[in-house]
Amino acid sequence: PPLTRQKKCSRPERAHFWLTDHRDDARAVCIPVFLPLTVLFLVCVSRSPDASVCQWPPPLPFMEELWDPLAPVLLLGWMALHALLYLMPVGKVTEGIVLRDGKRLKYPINGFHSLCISTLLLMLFLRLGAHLESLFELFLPLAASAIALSFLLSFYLYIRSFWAPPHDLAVGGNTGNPLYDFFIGRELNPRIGFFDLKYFCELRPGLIGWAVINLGMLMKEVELQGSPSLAMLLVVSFQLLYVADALWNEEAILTTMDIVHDGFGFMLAFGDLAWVPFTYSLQAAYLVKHPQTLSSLQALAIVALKVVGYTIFRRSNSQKNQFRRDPTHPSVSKLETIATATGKRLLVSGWWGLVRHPNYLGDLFMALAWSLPCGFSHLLPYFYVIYFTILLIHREDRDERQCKAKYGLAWDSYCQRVPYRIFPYIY
Ligand SMILES: NC(=O)C1=CN([C@@H]2O[C@H](COP(=O)(O)OP(=O)(O)OC[C@H]3O[C@@H](n4cnc5c(N)ncnc54)[C@H](OP(=O)(O)O)[C@@H]3O)[C@@H](O)[C@H]2O)C=CC1
Ligand SMILES: CC(C)=CCC[C@@H](C)[C@H]1CC=C2C3=C(CC[C@@]21C)[C@@]1(C)CC[C@H](O)C(C)(C)[C@@H]1CC3
Repeated sequence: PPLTRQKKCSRPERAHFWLTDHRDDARAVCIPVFLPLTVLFLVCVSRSPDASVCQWPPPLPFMEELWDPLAPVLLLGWMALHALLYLMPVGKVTEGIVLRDGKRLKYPINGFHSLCISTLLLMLFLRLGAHLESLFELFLPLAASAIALSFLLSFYLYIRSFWAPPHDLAVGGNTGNPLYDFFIGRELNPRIGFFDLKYFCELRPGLIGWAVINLGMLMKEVELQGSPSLAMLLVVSFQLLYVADALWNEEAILTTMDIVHDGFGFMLAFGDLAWVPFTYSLQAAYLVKHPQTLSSLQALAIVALKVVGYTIFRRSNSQKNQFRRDPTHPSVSKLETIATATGKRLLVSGWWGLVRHPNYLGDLFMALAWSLPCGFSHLLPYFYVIYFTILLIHREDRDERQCKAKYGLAWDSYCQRVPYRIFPYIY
């Protein structure tokens, strides 16, 4: 049923593990302060000579290091470019899932085109004499501007949500507690006309921005060392593959939890615009000041891990997407399934018969392959693997609860048939 603004959510609906009881207020204030400070702290650690996350006093930035007038200009220019690319009439337009009012929203599928066009534009700017290596110096002011932008966007989203139609209010972010709702997000699909703010932010400016920052770090390394190191080439190409893959399979995000279930609030706005580009690029930033040498054998082992991870990630995601789109397709029609009371079936063989989240397993292998080229002297390059393991374990738990509520006994049978969640024989 459509939610009203007054509706209070029961505990299971408050699906975020850090915000589940009456201490919500304190936490909803602390997290938006703590996460941006974490980004700035990690960026500073990545460029300090002793890249230890435990050094005392911590290498916190001076105010003047956080501000460079070029940073907000570049950032707003980047956002405007991607907004224009989003609106360009290239690629197909597809429909999302059926909403509570029975309608389906339309989404442009031109993210991969946007990646290609921004690459061409970047090459043009480089030819004209632009210095991408300056991104290394601008890393901190850019991160500060992106954080500021995510706060501004979240305030806008929170205020406009009071004019949203009741059927477009997200289940989790409408508790009546302003701090909590600001953090989780009240409106499910905030749009300005055809322009879908959440869908736009989820993939384009942050994800492509991450790839560009990586390239800037590679060019800075070339400036300092004369040529790119094997470690840097591995990190940058692995992560570029991840970004290109996400944009190539853009349509698949229309069925992810973020788009289908979560409101658009501070958590996603900050996650997409600041967290992803500035913490996911830490390995490349670290390598600029902490060069590593890799033997061919080590490089081969890391490439093998990435290939295995990518294969599991891509194949399992594609298998489920194909099955959900058309269960009669020859690539999935022979797989064993179980029926549920909703009419939908669950896969119990193929990738989804190995563990209940094979896509998370593959993603974690890839995450490790991005960190290993940075060696073992510091914890910082492993920040992503650690954070990501926590994120995916929490996400898996949240998804399990939703599936249990959706499929009931059929979900219990699936869990009996496939007892492990992410890691076979471990978890
Ligand atoms: N790099 C990053 O920062 C992040 C990456 N990711 C990646 O995003 C990708 C998408 O993840 P996410 O959105 O969390 O969830 P999933 O793609 O794993 O989707 C979960 C949904 O799949 C369906 N499902 C579950 N089991 C089965 C089954 N046996 N048969 C058929 N359908 C099933 C259910 O939905 P239903 O039945 O309703 O179809 C369930 O709710 C993952 O690869 C993940 O690793 C995610 C978060 C962050
Ligand atoms: C700490 C904090 C602020 C967390 C917020 C979480 C977000 C950073 C992530 C939630 C889900 C995400 C997804 C991707 C990026 C990170 C966020 C936004 C994703 C776009 C990465 C590329 C993948 O191929 C993907 C498209 C499957 C994925 C979707 C989920």
